Amino acid sequence: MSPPRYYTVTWDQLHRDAKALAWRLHGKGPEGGAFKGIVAITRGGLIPAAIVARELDCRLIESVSVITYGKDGEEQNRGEPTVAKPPVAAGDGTGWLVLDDLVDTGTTARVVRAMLPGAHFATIYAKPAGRPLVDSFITEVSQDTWILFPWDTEPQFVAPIARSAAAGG
Ligand SMILES: O=P(O)(O)OC[C@H]1O[C@H](OP(=O)(O)OP(=O)(O)O)[C@H](O)[C@@H]1O
Ligand code: HPA
Ligand SMILES: [Mg+2]
Repeated sequence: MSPPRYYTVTWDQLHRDAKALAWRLHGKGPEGGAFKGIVAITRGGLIPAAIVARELDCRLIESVSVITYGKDGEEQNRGEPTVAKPPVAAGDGTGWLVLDDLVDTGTTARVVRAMLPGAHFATIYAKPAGRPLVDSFITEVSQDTWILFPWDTEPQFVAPIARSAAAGG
């Protein structure tokens, strides 16, 4: 079943929220200093990771690829996750920052946390079911809200109110 609500995120808003996350993470590395490096959870974590890395002056970026295929052709009805590429450079994660765009059910975060138990785990957005799995986040949305990211959407023509009202819309 599709969730009834959408939360649309523009490029501008994503940049602002990622910078807000960088402010929150500043000084949260080992002994109150910088993180050793960033692990981006592909693909959604790649752009937040680039923005946060720029703000925190972090140049060492690792990635972890977790693939959870949609079941029955439905993006929102997801199956079991598989790790297509482990974050080898990050060891057990101690001193590292892990970044993703959001945590929803927590399935992805659980898999990555098991590989990197020592890392600080951060997302820009969080839903209640996944929130306990992240150390830092910026904005919480309800579980039945689907976040529309700018890379998944495009602006399109919308009929004027008068015309859509006349059509009964
Ligand atoms: O908490 P969860 O229920 O695991 O959902 C959150 C994950 O889902 C999305 O990734 P997705 O698996 O769609 O892949 P993508 O990042 O490659 O688009 C999102 O980027 C998170 O990684
Ligand atoms: O709310 C969401 N939006 C986009 N991708 C997602 N993957 C899991 N939850 C979401
Ligand atoms: Mg993802």
